[in-house]
Amino acid sequence: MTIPISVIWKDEQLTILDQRLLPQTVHYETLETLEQVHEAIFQLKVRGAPAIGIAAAYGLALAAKRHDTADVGLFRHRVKKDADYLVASRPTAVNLAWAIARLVNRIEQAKTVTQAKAQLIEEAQLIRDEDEAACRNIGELALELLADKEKVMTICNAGSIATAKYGTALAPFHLGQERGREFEVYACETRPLFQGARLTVWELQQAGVDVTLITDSMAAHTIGAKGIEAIIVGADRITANGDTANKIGTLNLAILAHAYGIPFYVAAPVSTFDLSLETGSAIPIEERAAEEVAAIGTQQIAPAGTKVFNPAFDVTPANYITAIITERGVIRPNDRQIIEAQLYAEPLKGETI
Ligand SMILES: CSC[C@@H](O)[C@@H](O)C(=O)COP(=O)(O)O
Repeated sequence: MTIPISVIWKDEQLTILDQRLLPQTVHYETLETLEQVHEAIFQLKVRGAPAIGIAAAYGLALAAKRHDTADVGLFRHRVKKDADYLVASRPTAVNLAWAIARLVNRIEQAKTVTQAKAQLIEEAQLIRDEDEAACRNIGELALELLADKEKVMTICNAGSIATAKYGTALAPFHLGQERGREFEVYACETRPLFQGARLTVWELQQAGVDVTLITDSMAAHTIGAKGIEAIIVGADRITANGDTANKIGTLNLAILAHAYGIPFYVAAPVSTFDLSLETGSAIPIEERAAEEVAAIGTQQIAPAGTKVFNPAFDVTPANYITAIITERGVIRPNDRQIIEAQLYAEPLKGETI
């Protein structure tokens, strides 16, 4: 039983698992240019907030290696241009802009181009390693919160392949599996692109976790019929008041959790917080192509030319969220000061407020 990995940096080469082809084909692709990295993110070959950030960071470092100048000022200028290009590949997950900003800042003081090139790779590696550690911690804390729960629902894929390793919302299931702790996971299929059906089900099966697939519209019935005890989801951006953008359909689950009186947990690393935005209404919501809704794969399901609204994310207000599980501790949202204090304090593992 294995926990799959989606972004690999080895011998200065960037390789990604093409998540569009899952679960039928497990294909790893080596990305060589900035354009290929941009395209891979835009097309969702690599997806999930932390994984996008990690892939973009390596992509920027990779492209920078080819900038042929000895002028460090000019080099920085070119890296900044590449950075802006990569950040534009997807708008909602803040981890992308966060990771890229870390690399751009890292070379601010570099004395030579050689030094700056090495620093970019080092910083990308740090971002990856920190994310793996963060996800493990999130998993530990989530396991504690879910100590008396067995039947848990999730949506989309906030798993190992959406991060460096372990995932956020799926981390407790991976860690639980390592320790013989059994969960029954209910995965919403996640229309229109089926990240739940294609990715979460596949990933959890690879790891040997008990997983059952439902369509998104079965969630309300299933909570009652199967006795779901908690819902746990990932996040693409969390604002200063705790409002959380995540895959479209997440808000439905939060409202259902509220109606059924079961906990609704958001699991996300600190890199997913955007304290520059006060509330979720300021989060840019990606809208994707009409064909994603009007067709399934190559099979058209709606009449040709049908008007379609296809937002990829929704925003769950903080008051529907029982707790946000970060690597630094468990935050009960709805209070900016509490959120800030928790995020920037010394690691608070295990502490709840
Ligand atoms: C740990 S991944 C967290 C989120 O990025 C995830 O829940 C999600 O909504 C992903 O959306 P996607 O469009 O597949 O990139």
